[in-house]
Amino acid sequence: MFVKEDVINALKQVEDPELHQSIVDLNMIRNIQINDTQIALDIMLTIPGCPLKATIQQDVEKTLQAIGASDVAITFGAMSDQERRELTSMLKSKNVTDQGMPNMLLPNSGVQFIAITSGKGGVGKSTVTINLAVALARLGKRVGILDADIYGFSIPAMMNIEQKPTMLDQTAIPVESHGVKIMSMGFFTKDNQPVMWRGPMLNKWIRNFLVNTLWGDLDYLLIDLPPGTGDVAIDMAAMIPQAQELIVTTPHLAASHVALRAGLMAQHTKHTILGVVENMAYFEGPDGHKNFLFGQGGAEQLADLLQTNVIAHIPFAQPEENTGSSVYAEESIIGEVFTHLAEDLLYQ
Ligand SMILES: Nc1ncnc2c1ncn2[C@@H]1O[C@H](COP(=O)(O)OP(=O)(O)OP(=O)(O)O)[C@@H](O)[C@H]1O
Repeated sequence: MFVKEDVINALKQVEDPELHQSIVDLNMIRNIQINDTQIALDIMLTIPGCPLKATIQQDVEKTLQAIGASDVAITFGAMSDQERRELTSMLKSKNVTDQGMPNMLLPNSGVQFIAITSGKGGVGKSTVTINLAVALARLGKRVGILDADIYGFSIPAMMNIEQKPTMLDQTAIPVESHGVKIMSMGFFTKDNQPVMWRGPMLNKWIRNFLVNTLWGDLDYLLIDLPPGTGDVAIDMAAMIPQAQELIVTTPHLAASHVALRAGLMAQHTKHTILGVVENMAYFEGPDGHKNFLFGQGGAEQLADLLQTNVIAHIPFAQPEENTGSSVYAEESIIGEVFTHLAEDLLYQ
């Protein structure tokens, strides 16, 4: 036999799949009725028609059956606007200080910020961002990606994400893919419309992404910067002085020459440079012969000039076939390079 308290204690183990907090703590459980081994209860979803309702139902049924329930009858409803507002403000209070500053920016927050930058576009900055994030998540870290490439956002498409973030009272729950939480301007534009903003607006949005996103507890936030040394990179440097930077280049001297400017800017803003990642380093043929399609030496030269090291050489390779995603499988050559890079960053 069990009593109401046993039911509540058991349900404390069930998490909301998006908010990753107990459905009891989120005040979603109401009106528990017990009749011998039969339990009836109401669950108030945070938003009406929550797509993850079936997951919650399954988890609740399984959990209550484990304490001996023979029958579990769930009635779903949705929180009122007022309840949702209260919940959001409770969740946000963990996110933002009384002065409106994102908690994660406080020096003791435990979040490590890594900005991924490049001089030229198209050298693989976003590829590095998503694959490093996924590699860190595979190693058990809690990872987020902030796609700060406001004009040239590409992370949702590169990770094959079609879902939009759930909005709770104008606060976004980041979309999760491959165990990584993601926020991007791409979630908020319609039909691939271009974003045409000037500097101050950009600053506002990046701040918004930090303050009005329920990131939860993170170990790493990877920031995919736009190429070059424009407004976003300057704002980011001012907003997140503790960020470290990874500089992505191809071996081509023209690319590394431009990447030097991004590296010098990192030095100028006193960001620590973690190292240079050389992407598209070579193409390995079926016979094992390495073809250096973009030449050799640009990354080393760049690292020397910035007094840092080349910390990864990533060859050319196709991501998983026909998935449209740019995430490389863990056991692929590139997947392994990223696992090593993630381990190096973890144990540096
Ligand atoms: N090592 C690689 N092997 C094969 N293709 C790659 C590799 N790295 C990147 N690519 C491909 O090159 C293209 C450009 O990569 P990506 O979008 O990561 O570059 P970027 O520097 O972020 O570009 P942008 O500055 O325009 O956002 C993508 O189509 C990506 O899939």
